[in-house]
Amino acid sequence: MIFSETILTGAYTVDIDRHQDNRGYFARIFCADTFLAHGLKPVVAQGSISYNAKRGTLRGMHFQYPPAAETKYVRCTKGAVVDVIADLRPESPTYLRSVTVNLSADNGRGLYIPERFAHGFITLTDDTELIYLISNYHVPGAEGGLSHDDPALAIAWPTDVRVISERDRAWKPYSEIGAELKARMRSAVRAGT
Ligand SMILES: Cc1cn([C@H]2C[C@H](O)[C@@H](COP(=O)(O)OP(=O)(O)O[C@H]3O[C@@H](C)C(=O)[C@@H](O)[C@H]3O)O2)c(=O)[nH]c1=O
Repeated sequence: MIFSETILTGAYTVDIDRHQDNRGYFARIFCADTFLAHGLKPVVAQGSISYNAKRGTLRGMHFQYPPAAETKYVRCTKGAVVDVIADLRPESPTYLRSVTVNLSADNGRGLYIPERFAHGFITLTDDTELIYLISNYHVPGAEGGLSHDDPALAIAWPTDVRVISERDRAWKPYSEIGAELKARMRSAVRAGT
């Protein structure tokens, strides 16, 4: 695996090292020891799959408040997406900054997303599938979100949104929830988690 830290500390792209032969290839996508050596949390509590029928499907920008915060390790196994993460760690010098990464079945790239980041993606192809490894159990009441077009995040999406859930249309703006979000995200630092 080839780990490259993004401009957001602790968030990494993880490329695969293909062992190629006439059958195809074999490549490792997760190794607890190697994750630990790079300072990544080597914990998997859940694995999930996200299937998206149509190009232009947008999911996001989602996060979980501490103590239910999750790391997510995401990879596109069919089709292609532009994946976006935004730093919601109030103590971070890159607070509210975002990074976009192209993930596709062809490039095999993974993205490791630390706790207290918002995450979302838009599909570039029909029939797109993503696999997640997630470090914590799902706590529905701990979910939060920001709109993909929230001015506070100023994300430049590469293509028009054609499919989006009602929930993702209705997130309150950062200008309204920012103070509470910051306080709840800070609690993780106070608790030392
Ligand atoms: C996220 C999640 C959802 N669900 C259920 C709740 C709901 O009935 C159904 C669909 O959930 P959602 O609408 O939240 O699915 P979705 O909008 O795809 O949510 C996902 O979006 C991306 C961007 C992420 O980063 C993920 O962590 C997750 O938040 O699946 C679980 O059972 N476990 C989970 O971990």
